Amino acid sequence: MLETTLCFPLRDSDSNVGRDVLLIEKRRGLGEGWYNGPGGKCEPGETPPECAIRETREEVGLEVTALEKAGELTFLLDGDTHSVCHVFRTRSFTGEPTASDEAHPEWIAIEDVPYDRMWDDDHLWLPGVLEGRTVVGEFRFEGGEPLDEAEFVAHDLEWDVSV
Ligand SMILES: COc1nc(N)nc2c1ncn2[C@H]1C[C@H](O)[C@@H](COP(=O)(O)OP(=O)(O)OP(=O)(O)O)O1
Repeated sequence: MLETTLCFPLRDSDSNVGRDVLLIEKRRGLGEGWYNGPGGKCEPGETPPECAIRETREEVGLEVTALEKAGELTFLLDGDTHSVCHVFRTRSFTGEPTASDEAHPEWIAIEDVPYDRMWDDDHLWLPGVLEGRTVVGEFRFEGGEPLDEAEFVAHDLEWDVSV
């Protein structure tokens, strides 16, 4: 089974009236051209936290020092499990976001997250994750590979559960 990760770095905003999340505009691979958190596929023998830390370093140059698990999302394509995505938040990191071949990073105020330029399922679970909640979700897509060209058709969500 394909395991993947997403990592959402958070900071207090410059104006101190809210919070920002670091999103990337993805430059290649699944979801190219859309906004997302840094993340990617787990390598053989790698745990999800190790993957989230490595992908965040490779994609945007931040060194994450602690993670909080925020969710576990199962994506189904035509009835079969396509991937399970482990979602993390972090406020513990060093460095400044830097663009890479894979990702263009951008601090965005939480109320301005561009859900119209993200995966169709994200508006259902990401707002709660950015508020500090935990979520377990299942999202069904239909139409064949690749997943980012399939149609999002249904979902189930459970909030504030152990992840
Ligand atoms: C279906 O809904 C999804 N929503 C969100 N927000 N993110 C998703 C969704 N489906 C997949 N993803 C994320 C999970 C991973 O972070 C990436 C996987 O992308 P990719 O296959 O390009 O993985 P990489 O390891 O970065 O690719 P390389 O093999 O090029 O290193 O998408």
